[in-house]
Amino acid sequence: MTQIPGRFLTSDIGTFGEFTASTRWPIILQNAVDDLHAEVERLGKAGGAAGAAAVAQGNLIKEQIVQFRQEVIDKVPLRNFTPEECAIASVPGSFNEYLDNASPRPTWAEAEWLFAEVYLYRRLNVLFRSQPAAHWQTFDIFNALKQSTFKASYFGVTELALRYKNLVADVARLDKTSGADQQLLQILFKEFVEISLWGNATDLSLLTNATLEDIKSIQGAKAREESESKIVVNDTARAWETIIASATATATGGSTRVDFVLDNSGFELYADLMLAAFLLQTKLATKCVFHAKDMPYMVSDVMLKDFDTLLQDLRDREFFPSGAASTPESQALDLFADDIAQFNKSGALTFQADSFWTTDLDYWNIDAAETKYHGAQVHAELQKADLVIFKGDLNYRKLTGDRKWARTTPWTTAIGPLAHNGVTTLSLRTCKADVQVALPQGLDEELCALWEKDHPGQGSWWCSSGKWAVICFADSK
Ligand SMILES: O=P(O)(O)OC[C@H]1O[C@](O)(CO)[C@@H](O)[C@@H]1O
Ligand SMILES: [Mg+2]
Ligand SMILES: [Mn+2]
Repeated sequence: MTQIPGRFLTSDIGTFGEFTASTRWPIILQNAVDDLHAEVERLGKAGGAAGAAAVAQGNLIKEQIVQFRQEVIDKVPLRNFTPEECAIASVPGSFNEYLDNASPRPTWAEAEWLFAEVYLYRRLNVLFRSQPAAHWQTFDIFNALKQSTFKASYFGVTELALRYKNLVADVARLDKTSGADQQLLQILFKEFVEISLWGNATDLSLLTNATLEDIKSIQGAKAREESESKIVVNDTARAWETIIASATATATGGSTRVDFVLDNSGFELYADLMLAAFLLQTKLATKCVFHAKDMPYMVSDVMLKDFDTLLQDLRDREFFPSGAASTPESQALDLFADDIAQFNKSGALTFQADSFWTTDLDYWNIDAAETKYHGAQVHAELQKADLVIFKGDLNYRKLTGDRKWARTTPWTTAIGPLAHNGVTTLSLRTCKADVQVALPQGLDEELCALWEKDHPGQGSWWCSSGKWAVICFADSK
């Protein structure tokens, strides 16, 4: 039995986790203060009695965030949530349980990175939930940033929408039971997986006006090869086998369900919806379930309201300046929004949130054995899916327990119970933290040496740079 290593600590000298805790968290909290200041100013101008109360409470929250930020900088011990905080902000008991069992009590300078980061967002949320004004109860302090970032990805959003409009008619006609069409569907599957993986506008590997012929062509293959070079572990083909096996078995009825454990809102959510739309239009899947967060989390992670906001943004000619309704861009944006809204209305695409996703528990707790904080419920829900796609770096860190595994550790070792408890998983991860597993022998040394050249003393941060990605599959049915 492999010895299970400890988790990365914020005191691990020279790691990206240490840098995140000492440098990035104070910046994130300062940005929150600045955005809250702007919101309080806006409320003040709006006036009215409710506005005055909200303004006063907003200023109080601002003070509290400034104070909290100072605690992080002063590296004080992480305190328990008070009974009042737990009651008023529905704080899961797992946080205090962890803190009561940790010895010595962690400080911001010396804590498990994963716990401290998740705890930070929970502390921030408690400050808003503790104010009586309805405005602060449901306020997403990161909404302004989510929206400005999405607005800035206009080019990528319209590129993809035009491509969807170009392809959807041809793609929907493909026959998933015919050998020739399956080959094309597999190419498209890889394309949409890669767009979802990178979750940003710059890595679109195919041009807008590519036809199915173009995609099959050498040019399409060449474009794909280029974008694949940065994916250092790639199990896409194994995920495809799972999908096509289920889809052809259900050709005469039955269902194929693909779940997404989401990461960031905005363009990444848009790209995830593109992948889901591809699966549903081709009937490779009959149902997609999107799992969102129940509170503002990790700055950009998806909450249920972010889905509604995204559909509004796609149809809002002010937000995305695509001109009159008759322009190709406007028509493409409206078509995609309509298709997604229709899938949602018909129940083919559903959204749900669960408190488990924002607890400190890692995903070794997605198992029947975890009966206190919804691990067992989430496990039972995900078992209904033929494939569960986990998006992004934080999900990867929770899948692997954010532990100091050797970087060649097999994926099925690093994900513990999920390797054999009946959930089939695919992790699409852009590498943004120290934890890294499943690499072939020698590759880590090669990439460390490469990264070291331009980043002296930080060679191992190649896997915190966001420049490389891994796609890891585990079939545990
Ligand atoms: O949005 P993603 O891909 O989950 O990345 C979030 C990552 O950013 C960090 O906050 C810093 O790298 C990590 O703690 C976290 O895993
Ligand atoms: Mg991400
Ligand atoms: Mn995220």
